[in-house]
Amino acid sequence: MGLLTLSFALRYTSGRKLHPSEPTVVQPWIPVIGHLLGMVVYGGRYIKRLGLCYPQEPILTLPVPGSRIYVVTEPSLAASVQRNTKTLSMTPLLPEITKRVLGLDQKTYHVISQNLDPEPGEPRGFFADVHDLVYTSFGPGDYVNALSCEAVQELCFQLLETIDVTTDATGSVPGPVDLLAWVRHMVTVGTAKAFFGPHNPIAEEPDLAHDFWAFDHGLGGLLIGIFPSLTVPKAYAGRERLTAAFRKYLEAGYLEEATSIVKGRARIEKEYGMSTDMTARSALSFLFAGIVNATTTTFWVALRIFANEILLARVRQEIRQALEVSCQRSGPDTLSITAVKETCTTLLAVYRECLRVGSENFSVRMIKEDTMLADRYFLKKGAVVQISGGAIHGRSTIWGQDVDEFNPDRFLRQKGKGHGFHPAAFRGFGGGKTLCPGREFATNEILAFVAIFIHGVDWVAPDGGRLSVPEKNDRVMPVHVLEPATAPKGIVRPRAEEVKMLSRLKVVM
Ligand code: HEM
Repeated sequence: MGLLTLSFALRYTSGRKLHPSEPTVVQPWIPVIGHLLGMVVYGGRYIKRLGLCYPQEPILTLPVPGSRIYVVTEPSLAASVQRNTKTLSMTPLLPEITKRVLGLDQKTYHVISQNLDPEPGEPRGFFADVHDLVYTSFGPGDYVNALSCEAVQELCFQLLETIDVTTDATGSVPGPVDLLAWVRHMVTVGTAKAFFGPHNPIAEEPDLAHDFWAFDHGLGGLLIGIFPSLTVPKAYAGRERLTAAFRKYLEAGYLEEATSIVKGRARIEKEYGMSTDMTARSALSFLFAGIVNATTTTFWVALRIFANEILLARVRQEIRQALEVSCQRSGPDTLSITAVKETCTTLLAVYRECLRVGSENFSVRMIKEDTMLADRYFLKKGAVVQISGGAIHGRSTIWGQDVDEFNPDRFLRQKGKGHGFHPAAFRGFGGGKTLCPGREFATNEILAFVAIFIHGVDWVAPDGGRLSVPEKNDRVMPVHVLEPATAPKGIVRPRAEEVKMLSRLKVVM
């Protein structure tokens, strides 16, 4: 009886608004800890479903022990969060997150915690300097164009090498392979080389690729940070082995072979007095940003196309056209990334739809001062507000009644009208000050590489028929594009004539 009374009392107190304009409070079934428990058990799916249960509410208040989480589920309010950079900022959360995930020492934690959101004229801090470097370097222009061409050329090379290693004397690949692992290998090895040069740690020690993915899959546990060496041993050990390999790379002077953005980050770390070990840990975070989303997105785009005969025919026709245009503009055996982006409209629509369906990321901001969002919703200082990509991507009022279907044509229909959706409705790359700086590069890399490998190989089901598309695994924290719940197996069949052509291919902008 006492427990019941306590439970009612807790529900009542945690369900009360802190201010008359605080967004609608959603009480959990289990008082106080219910929402946290929901997130631990159901991952990103929990917040997404909660958001979709309240279609009339653009923002919700979730009481959690000692604080609130505000969840934005509507694009125009998401845009307000993004505009409100003075009082809503991701940066105050970064020192603790990076310390836990990368294993930074106390001295580095102290250094990176200074001057987090400097106003013009105020002393600048580490994150502000790195942010500026990354966003200016990755803006559209010569650097990104050259880096994109290098990366795609490298991926084409990886594809040819993989085909060479896996095909038998008859030119076919013997058994079914794990298709996600197949893509992962190429994108991991190719991207590591494009960013960190030929002597990058993964090229030197190929087994580190496994450590990289173990690190990725244990990210949530590292972030929780309770005895990570015991609770997520594979991720922890993987991170430490990768760090040791990056230390060796730095000590050997191989940084000289890296792309300028990687060198620039290391230069800033030196200016802030970071040790080689800390610079190695930071390099791992950049490798992570460059690989994980690109890999999983490449996989989904290819799978969606190979799983649908009509899409495959349309996309292959577009790729042939892109190759012709490239040949006219840049000479024989070239593939122009610009031509792919101009000509392969179905491929581009599949890419966007894969991100709509598979990207359920949260853009998170700390509330630095009590804030009246859009002059309407009170947000309490010290709490966090997150824009729920999953809920926004799942709203039928934005995407139509077929919101749960995979339908790339929705992006073709809207062509020429700024896609017809609110600019903040497409959350694939986040938004505002944390909008993914790598999006231009990633789009170039993924579209051109998928074009190359759809041209060069066929993917079929183990029985020789069409592949089917598994469900996504949305019961994890959506730190990147969601992976499939079950790893699909398939047979990779090289297309002999096209592969010959790929071995001569030069990737140009
Ligand atoms: C399809 C591929 C990619 C997708 C879907 C993607 C998506 C995202 C998302 C959702 C965020 C967080 C945005 C937010 O919190 O609002 C992000 C951040 C970031 N991305 Fe990407 N990304 C991709 C590829 C890349 C690549 C190739 C790079 C290159 C290194 C990159 C570098 C970064 C960095 C450095 C950040 C952190 C930005 C910050 O917090 O200031 N991304 N990305």
